Amino acid sequence: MTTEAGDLRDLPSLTPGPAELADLELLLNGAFQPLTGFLGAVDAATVAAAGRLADGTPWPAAVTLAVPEDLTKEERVVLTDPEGVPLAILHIAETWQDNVSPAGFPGGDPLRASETTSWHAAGRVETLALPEHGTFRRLRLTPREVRAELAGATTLALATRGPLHRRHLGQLRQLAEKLDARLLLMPLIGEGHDDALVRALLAVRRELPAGTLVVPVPLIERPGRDLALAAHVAAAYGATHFFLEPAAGAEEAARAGAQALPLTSGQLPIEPVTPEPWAYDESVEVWRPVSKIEPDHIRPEPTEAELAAMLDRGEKIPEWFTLPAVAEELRRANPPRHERGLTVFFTGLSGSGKSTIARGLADALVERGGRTVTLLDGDVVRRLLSAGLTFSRDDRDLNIRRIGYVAAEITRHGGVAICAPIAPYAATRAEVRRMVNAAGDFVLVHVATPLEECERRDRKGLYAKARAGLIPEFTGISDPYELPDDAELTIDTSQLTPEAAVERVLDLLVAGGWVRSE
Ligand SMILES: Nc1ncnc2c1ncn2[C@@H]1O[C@H](COP(=O)(O)OS(=O)(=O)O)[C@@H](OP(=O)(O)O)[C@H]1O
Ligand SMILES: Nc1ncnc2c1ncn2[C@@H]1O[C@H](COP(=O)(O)OP(=O)(O)O)[C@@H](O)[C@H]1O
Repeated sequence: MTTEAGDLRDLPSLTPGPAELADLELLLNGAFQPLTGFLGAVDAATVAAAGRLADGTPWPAAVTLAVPEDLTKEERVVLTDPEGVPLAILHIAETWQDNVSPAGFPGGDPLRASETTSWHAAGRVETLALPEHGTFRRLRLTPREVRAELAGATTLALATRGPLHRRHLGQLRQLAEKLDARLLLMPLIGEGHDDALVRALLAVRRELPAGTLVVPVPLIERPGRDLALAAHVAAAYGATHFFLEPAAGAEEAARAGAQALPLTSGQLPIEPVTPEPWAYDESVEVWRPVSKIEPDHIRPEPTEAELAAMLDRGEKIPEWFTLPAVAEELRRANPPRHERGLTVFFTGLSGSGKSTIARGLADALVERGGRTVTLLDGDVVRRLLSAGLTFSRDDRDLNIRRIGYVAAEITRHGGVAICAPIAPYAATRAEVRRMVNAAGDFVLVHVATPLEECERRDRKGLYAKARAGLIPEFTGISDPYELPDDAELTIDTSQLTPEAAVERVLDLLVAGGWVRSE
């Protein structure tokens, strides 16, 4: 059954999250063929366990849609983009539930690690319109368009979340020649702001054979399944071969644990091609196959960690290693730490000293100059940004997510956000760390003043009220505080002056390079 335009008004609608919208785009444009919709419980389980749909078709990753419970009674739901433009009708064939344990809570109090359940809807998606949001839209060709462009040529696809350096370019040129293949570069753009990645790939195109295509793919990272899924997308685009670095499978597997699928030709829809090792030959100053270089002429290339450290310190990425245009994109995406956006996130009990230290830090940074500083204090946020929220778990989480969202935006724009809420839940703090890290750096400071000292201070008389049972759900008394195990700094203020506490944070920021020493 297809849906008439007039019917749309009467159907309930849902705007999926960014990850699900990315999947929807690939379902609608055919890049996820043979899938025609979101998976049901059995398919999701067999894909997770064995990399196959229930009918045996190889498929590497679960493509699922979470829905609020009230939509599970519906037969059809309109899926819209973030602005409310209808993109598709989901014909619901099945609704199912799974249990998600809160992440980032290792070894915590089992009483507090309550499981949450989420509903999913499965079924075919009927296209209404292809999405129009997102950067580099003109490059995001559909599989049909890419296949038409490739016209049946042997094509080597490369999917990547990082830029290509001179070694990759040499290897690609060699393979393209050997296979007599066209090249298809697929920057995998996730939820973040990956425009720098796309620009970095566009910048290397002129070093590659004519006709090399760059097609950004909105593919959310799925550790352990990422490359296998990208290979399926490449196959849908008409590629015949898939570039796989020798260590790619192993690295992915290590990151994802036992969940990773093997990246062998039996598991992939197109032929994996592993380049031969290349290195920089110092004696002639060119990149070439290792087999052609005297071992003592090989100059080791910087590791990812070394590159990141160079960028942190604002050092030039050497030209022998990467093209200047790529280095410039890397620098723009990762400015030196003293210019990079930063969130300093204080967490701790009420009265532990968060606001006092946060204010002192903000003043000290403003006095030093060179940084724009925004203070998002717990009390102040609750009067404005989070006015009306309670202290239930859900409302606390929403409060912290709002703070995290604002902090991430400040960070993205190169500012310093200083946050000082209680933030009692580890999983929510971890979520904020992830949000901010997509934009810049995140430093967690646990103000670990013992409860007895906070209660002794009781500046606002709240502990006395909480003890008297007048405030239900008071953190530390009748509501949980999950101790951080990932804090960059822990400060107990019971034996410390406020000035000394601020100094500790400043020392950390100076040592880390975010703030220049005076
Ligand atoms: N039930 C309950 N539990 C904890 N705190 C309470 C509660 N009711 C009111 N207050 C006051 O609200 C401040 C904490 O707000 P936060 O936004 O930081 O809390 S949370 O992060 O959302 O948990 C906190 O301020 P700080 O003392 O600055 O931490 C308290 O003054
Ligand atoms: N080293 C210290 N750092 C921060 N606050 C301290 C310190 N020593 C004593 N205090 C006092 O503890 C109280 C902390 O209150 P506040 O900063 O509002 O905490 P919170 O924001 O965590 O609720 C203030 O009265 C502050 O003067």
